[in-house]
Amino acid sequence: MDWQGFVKDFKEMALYLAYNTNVDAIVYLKEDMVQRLIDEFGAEGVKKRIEEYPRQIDEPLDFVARLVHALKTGKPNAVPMFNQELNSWFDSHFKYDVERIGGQVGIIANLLANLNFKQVIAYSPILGKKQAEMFVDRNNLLYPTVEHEMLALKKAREAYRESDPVKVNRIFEFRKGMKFKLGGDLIEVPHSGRFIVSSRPDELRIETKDDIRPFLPKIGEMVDGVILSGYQGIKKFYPDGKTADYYLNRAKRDIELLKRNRDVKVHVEFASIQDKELRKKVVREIFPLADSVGMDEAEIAHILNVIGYPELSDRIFNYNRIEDVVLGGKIILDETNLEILQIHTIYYIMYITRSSNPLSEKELRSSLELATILAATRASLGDVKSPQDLTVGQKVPYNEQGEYVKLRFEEARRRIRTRGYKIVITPTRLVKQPVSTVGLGDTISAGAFSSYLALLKRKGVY
Ligand SMILES: Nc1ncnc2c1ncn2[C@@H]1O[C@H](COP(=O)(O)OP(=O)(O)O)[C@@H](O)[C@H]1O
Ligand SMILES: O=P(O)(O)OC[C@H]1O[C@](O)(CO)[C@@H](O)[C@@H]1O
Ligand SMILES: [Mg+2]
Repeated sequence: MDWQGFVKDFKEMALYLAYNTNVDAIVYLKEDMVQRLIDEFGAEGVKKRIEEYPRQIDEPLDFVARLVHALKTGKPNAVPMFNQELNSWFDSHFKYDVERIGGQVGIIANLLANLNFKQVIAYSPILGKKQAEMFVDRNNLLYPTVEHEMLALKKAREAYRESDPVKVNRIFEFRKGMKFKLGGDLIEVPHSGRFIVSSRPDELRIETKDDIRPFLPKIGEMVDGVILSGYQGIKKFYPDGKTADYYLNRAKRDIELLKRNRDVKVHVEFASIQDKELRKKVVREIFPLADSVGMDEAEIAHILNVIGYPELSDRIFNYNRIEDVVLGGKIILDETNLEILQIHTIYYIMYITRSSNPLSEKELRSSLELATILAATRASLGDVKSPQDLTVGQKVPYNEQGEYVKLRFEEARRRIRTRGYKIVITPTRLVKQPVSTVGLGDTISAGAFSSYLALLKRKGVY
């Protein structure tokens, strides 16, 4: 795999990222910690709350129920917490093992800057000091500000505002094979992954502030691509009477502004949105303005559930069959008129695009290859600090289901209608003892989208 070729291309590329960055306070869960939580709240109470399936964490039992549910299924998930009074409960129950930069913007900014991109412009409407100082110390990592009515790109680490709050998410990393008892049932965690308690502080607004907005057309011209995420942080209501629609309309306008002077390609990184109405709106209103979207296996099921395909959604969630993911992917691509859709799952990564896509299947596979090497590097080392680190990821073998996955994929291609589409997969390079798993999907998507753009540029079609 010629990842060196991509790294060379990246040196000439600039990307703009918005909107979310936060601190990830990570807890590496141990069996006894889970057991203690269940014993504290009682197995029956936990089971009952799992059935009720709270979509936000308003009290500790909501957390325990959703965590145990995530452990049972082994699926990645994130649940919002609006009530800041719960912070003290969490802090008295857990010691955080590490604090790292989080949020799609935070994770992707550091990754791309360390891969020596020409320029990475990272925007987040709030940027406290502690937050800014989690950005890597690189001159190619910039934050947009306005000085003398002109756009001024400042080194991201130095662009903080003292008074801005710092948003802390709690991340619970769990590992395959962990066992615990829920009443009479012995549960074994089927896959490694993470459960996120996403804090939603009162001050949080997902938007481009009015000072920067007029410069979005210029930024769109300056960069080779845009990665947007964070829509999951939009709330239904705000104290000043504004609603989700207000911020969604602004978000739509942001994309139009970025594309105004030049049709710059926009990737949206999807994340778990518990509120079904908001989820549907993001899919129906934001996706059609994007060129590319990335998501994980739980998220494709969540999306299909709200756009009218609940049975297919359940099948993907429960059986994770590759042909169902292909079917679901085709539906999302067509209904939201995307150029390309990328789905990352524990065993494989997939691109679905139209047969008219200028890239060949081989080229598309090489883009996914780069993505899985990046993820394997991050999983092995904790961070990708330089392009040379990729030699580590390249040595990680494909997962043991890799050959089976390829076979099932070829079978699916024969069985379902794929004429009119180009669909490619690559097995993941799964690291057995990952440093952490949070952010591996963001890493995959950033690598896939950037290398996709690099290939289009090489061909002279972008
Ligand atoms: N141990 C591992 N080694 C390499 N890649 C992994 C490992 N665990 C997970 N991955 C990859 O990371 C992806 C996680 O994506 P996602 O759920 O979107 O995470 P996040 O949103 O936290 O970035 C999985 O789909 C898989 O492809
Ligand atoms: O929804 P939020 O609060 O912006 O958080 C996004 C979460 O997703 C991640 O970016 C991983 O994809 C975490 O680092 C972060 O905690
Ligand atoms: Mg993700």
